[in-house]
Amino acid sequence: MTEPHADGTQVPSVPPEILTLRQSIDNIDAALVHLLAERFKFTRRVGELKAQGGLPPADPARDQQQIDRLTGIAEASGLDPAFAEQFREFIVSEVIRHHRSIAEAHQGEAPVLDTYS
Ligand SMILES: O=C(O)C(=O)C[C@]1(C(=O)O)C=C[C@@H](O)C=C1
Repeated sequence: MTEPHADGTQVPSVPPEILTLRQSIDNIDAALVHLLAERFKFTRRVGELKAQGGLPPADPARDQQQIDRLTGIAEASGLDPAFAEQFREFIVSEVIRHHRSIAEAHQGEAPVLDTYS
């Protein structure tokens, strides 16, 4: 079976199994967006606490912990570890950009003392 393509040519019809697979792909994409939205809510708070405490936006030691941990998880789960690291880096660089703008907004304020430490 064929069906018309956007350019007017005929292309083979999409097999029903691909349509079913796309439903699961859509569910996973939705979950990823929800998970990222939650992650950015937490990192926004981290950015505020860092700005209040005078801490720098990036933490290379924490980055290295994440890389080591996620490399192991990627290897164990069959995901290309280089892709896992690109994905982490893509997200964390956006977080650092947010942290920088939060820090700019806090500039000039005295650091908040942490009475529990
Ligand atoms: O854990 C921190 O210190 C954060 O600011 C969060 C986070 C992250 O998004 O996971 C972002 C920047 C740092 O370089 C490390 C980790």
